[in-house]
Amino acid sequence: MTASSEEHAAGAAVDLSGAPDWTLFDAPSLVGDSLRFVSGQPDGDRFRVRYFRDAEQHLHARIWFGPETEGPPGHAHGGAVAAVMDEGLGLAAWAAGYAIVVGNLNISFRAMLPIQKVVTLESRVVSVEGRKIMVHGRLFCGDTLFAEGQCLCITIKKENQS
Ligand SMILES: CCCCCCCCCCCCCCCC(=O)SCCNC(=O)CCNC(=O)[C@H](O)C(C)(C)COP(=O)(O)OP(=O)(O)OC[C@H]1O[C@@H](n2cnc3c(N)ncnc32)[C@H](O)[C@@H]1OP(=O)(O)O
Repeated sequence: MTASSEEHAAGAAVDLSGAPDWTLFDAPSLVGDSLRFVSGQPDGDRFRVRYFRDAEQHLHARIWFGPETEGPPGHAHGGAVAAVMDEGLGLAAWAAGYAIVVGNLNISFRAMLPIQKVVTLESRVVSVEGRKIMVHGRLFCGDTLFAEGQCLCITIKKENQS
């Protein structure tokens, strides 16, 4: 099989570089080790993730879905896609200055996502009403939309913050 330029064998280097106007976002310095489930193995066979901000401070990510994210043969498990959306959209609210947990995450799976492929997660904080922060996101590569999500984040009550 001939691999396209966006497909990578497990263990091989993966190009997670961002768009020209993006700057690298240091997620651990903001939220510590809280992102281990998705981002904890930058050289592993599950996810490899790199976060960025664009010029308007919106959070985005390049994500490689490794062989350990497989669900349907050759494609990512829906839960793997959901985990990426949960982390990425929740982190977008943190990056915008809100200490939150995710209260509701609504995902539409639009196309099967081939594993061992680098895709992009784009996010936008679309509204802030009291403790409710709504973040929208889409996971895509080129013209192919794999998933889109609406994530309701709720700021953590002071007494629950540690
Ligand atoms: C721990 C601190 C250290 C953190 C250290 C760093 C962490 C760094 C993370 C980095 C990035 C994150 C990435 C992963 C993000 C996750 O995965 S978080 C884990 C998954 N989420 C959870 O476990 C959340 C579980 N749920 C809860 O804890 C509670 O239900 C909540 C969400 C905190 C809300 O409870 P509450 O504080 O008692 O608030 P409550 O009064 O019920 O609701 C407040 C408002 O939100 C609305 N609301 C609440 N839930 C919902 C819902 N599901 N649907 C619709 N509306 C809702 C209510 O209707 C209410 O609206 P208003 O009446 O004010 O208009």
